[in-house]
Amino acid sequence: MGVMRVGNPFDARVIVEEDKDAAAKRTAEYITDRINAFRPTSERPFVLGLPTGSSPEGIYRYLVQHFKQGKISFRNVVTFNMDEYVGIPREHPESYHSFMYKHFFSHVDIEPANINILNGNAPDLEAECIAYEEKIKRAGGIELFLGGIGPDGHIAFNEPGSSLRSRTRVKTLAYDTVLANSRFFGNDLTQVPRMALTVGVGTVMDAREVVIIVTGAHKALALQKCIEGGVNHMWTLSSLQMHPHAMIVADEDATLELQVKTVKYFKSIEQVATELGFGQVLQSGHRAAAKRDSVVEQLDSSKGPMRGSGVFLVPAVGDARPVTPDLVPDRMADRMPVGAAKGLEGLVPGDVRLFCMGERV
Ligand SMILES: N[C@@H]1[C@@H](O)[C@H](O)[C@@H](COP(=O)(O)O)O[C@@H]1O
Repeated sequence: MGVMRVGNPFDARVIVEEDKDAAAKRTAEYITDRINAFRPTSERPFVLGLPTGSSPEGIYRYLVQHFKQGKISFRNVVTFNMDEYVGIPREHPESYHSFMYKHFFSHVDIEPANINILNGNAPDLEAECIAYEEKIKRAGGIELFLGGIGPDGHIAFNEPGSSLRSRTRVKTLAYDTVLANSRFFGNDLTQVPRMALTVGVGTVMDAREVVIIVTGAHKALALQKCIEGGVNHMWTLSSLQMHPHAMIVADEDATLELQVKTVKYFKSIEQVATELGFGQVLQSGHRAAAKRDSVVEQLDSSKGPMRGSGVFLVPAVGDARPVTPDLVPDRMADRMPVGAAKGLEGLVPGDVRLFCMGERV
């Protein structure tokens, strides 16, 4: 029996917003919605991967605003930061520890014990990296990894040439990155740390969802390589093409190197979904509790353990695997031509129109 997917296009969504601020706002709203839909508790926290950099600054500003407006609490959110420089004190104004407290942690209700950032001054850096991976695993894996990219397409500090299966490790920074980051160190190249601890591409890819913000013309070539080029270890963000639930939020400037038809197509996906009345509906309540079974992957019972209904491969809660918000028709239900669903009955549980949707997006 073949493969059938419901409610999960398995293609990266690319959302294009007018400018950097609009991209940050959209991303922050998405994250707030995802956390709220998850309904995290202390026993079942939302595990969030976080980046630093100027691109996510706006996202943090909006998340703090949401918190102050009472739209979200971070009490039951556990965070894992992507990376940290090696060899500068934690209190250094440009350490990623300082960045995170300055822009986010000091302004929200997150429990200090739930904050995880790699220690770039650990006596044994390798042991620190191994322990970090273990900690992520113990937390149940990362639900959503938020990231930015460098102008060379790096994600976290996974510089060009990084293995796409890499895990948390010590990394030497590429000259391009040292140059780009020197703006934070008084434009003095000698002040920029040469090494960092970073999660690997594989670590990011293991997250059940990845959301990347890409803004500015200086990131346009990287975005082009990552979206229109093949999966390539020289542009590590391109690994996202293999991720089952990835979303890129870009601004217009970042799309400058993309083909016009690529941009038009991605914009049309969002537009058609809105026009036809399909919205991404996030899991809530008990469905969120069982959210890790929201992907229908395979109907072939000979492959892998079949748990649950006999139709779904239902991973146990705690299994690290991708999930996606369901795409469900709202106003569309009444618009389906009579007979359009004929022959599909019984193929999928629930509304057959969901199946049609999954195929179309
Ligand atoms: N390690 C970080 C990356 O995680 C970040 O994505 C990149 C881009 O930063 P910015 O958003 O400031 O361009 O900077 C650093 O290299």
